[in-house]
Amino acid sequence: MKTYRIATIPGDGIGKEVIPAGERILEALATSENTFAFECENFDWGGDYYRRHGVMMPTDGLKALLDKDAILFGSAGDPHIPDHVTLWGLRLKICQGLDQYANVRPTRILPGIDAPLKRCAAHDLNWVIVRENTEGEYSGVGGRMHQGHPIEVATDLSLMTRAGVERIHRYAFRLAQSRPRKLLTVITKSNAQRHAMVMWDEIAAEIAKEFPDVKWEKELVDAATARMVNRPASLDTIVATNLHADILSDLAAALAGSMGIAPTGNINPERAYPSMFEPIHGSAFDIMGKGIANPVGTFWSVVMLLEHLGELEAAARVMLAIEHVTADPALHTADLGGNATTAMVTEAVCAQIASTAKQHMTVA
Ligand SMILES: NC(=O)C1=CN([C@@H]2O[C@H](COP(=O)(O)OP(=O)(O)OC[C@H]3O[C@@H](n4cnc5c(N)ncnc54)[C@H](O)[C@@H]3O)[C@@H](O)[C@H]2O)C=CC1
Ligand SMILES: CC(=O)C(=O)O
Ligand SMILES: [K+]
Ligand SMILES: [Mn+2]
Repeated sequence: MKTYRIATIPGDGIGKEVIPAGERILEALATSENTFAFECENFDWGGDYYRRHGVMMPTDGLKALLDKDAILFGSAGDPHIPDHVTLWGLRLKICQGLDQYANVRPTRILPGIDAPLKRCAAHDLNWVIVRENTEGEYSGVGGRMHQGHPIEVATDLSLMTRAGVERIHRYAFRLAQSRPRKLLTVITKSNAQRHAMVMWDEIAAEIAKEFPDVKWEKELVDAATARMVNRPASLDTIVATNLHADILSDLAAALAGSMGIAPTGNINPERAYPSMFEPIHGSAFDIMGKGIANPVGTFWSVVMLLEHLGELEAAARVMLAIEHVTADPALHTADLGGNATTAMVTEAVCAQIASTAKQHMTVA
């Protein structure tokens, strides 16, 4: 029997609530499938680790992740530690260190979810946003000087490399090609940002030649926000820089009903390093510790993790179980207007996984 080695890193805030829930899903799945198992190793990195050791994760912590088949991540962000310290000390350290350059963010309106756009039917919104995940606006290049003096100066340099832009565009074109509509929208801001974003556009046009069957277009990022609201059905696969896609994907999540639902994979497509799966949301300081965080974003991220491992049938079963549960308003958490707890939603999805396994066996 195949045993997958999974690193779990709950991190901070509601990450500590939704990642154990995600592990429950993996356990329920392994029990019901009985063809593979998971060996989860938990890493207690994050804000509490920082208070003990002065760092969010050990300096050589990446080494412990290298032999994993995948990583399930919660969130970096602690109310008592500056956000740039927590994010750079954990999530960005892992994404850059393991060269997880393609951040893939699917959005759909799941059954039973009351999405806010009144003219948008569920089938009108089915997007995948591909976010460049290792450079651009979040390259970390820059500095501060004259701190605290009137002449203080600070820079955050958006750095784009030809290799980095080529590989993310190629990944996005390939993903668009694999989807039925074969449609890619390249988000840009090359009217105002006249160097790197112009190169971004030029490289998109070059890579497009490798994919003659993919229809593609450019859209300025500001106009893209309005288009997502007014003409959601006109979009399918979207590729954008690190910052642009970070913002657009929170908008996408809200348009599909909640920040608590949206999943993501931080992918190293060459599989030279393990990929990392996480809900797109953060630590949610306003609801942490209350047991009401929506675990669906984590469960959908588990689906992406299973797809990455090649367990397509199991992934589809978990997704169906999630959709079965979202269809029932009694199992909606507060972000969806309901009263359900994280534990209730988790148990319902586990029960559904178990019951579909039985049907499986009965049919066979
Ligand atoms: N990947 C990561 O590690 C991320 C970390 N962060 C960090 O998280 C902290 C808080 O950031 P915010 O900007 O407040 O973003 P956030 O995503 O944590 O929360 C935004 C809003 O969405 C709600 N929300 C998020 N996830 C939810 C869930 N599963 N169920 C129900 N409601 C949910 C929250 O209650 C809050 O009202 C910061 O330290 C930030 O840097 C933020 C985003 C991603
Ligand atoms: C940090 C953040 O907001 C994200 O990874 O989406
Ligand atoms: K997260
Ligand atoms: Mn974000």
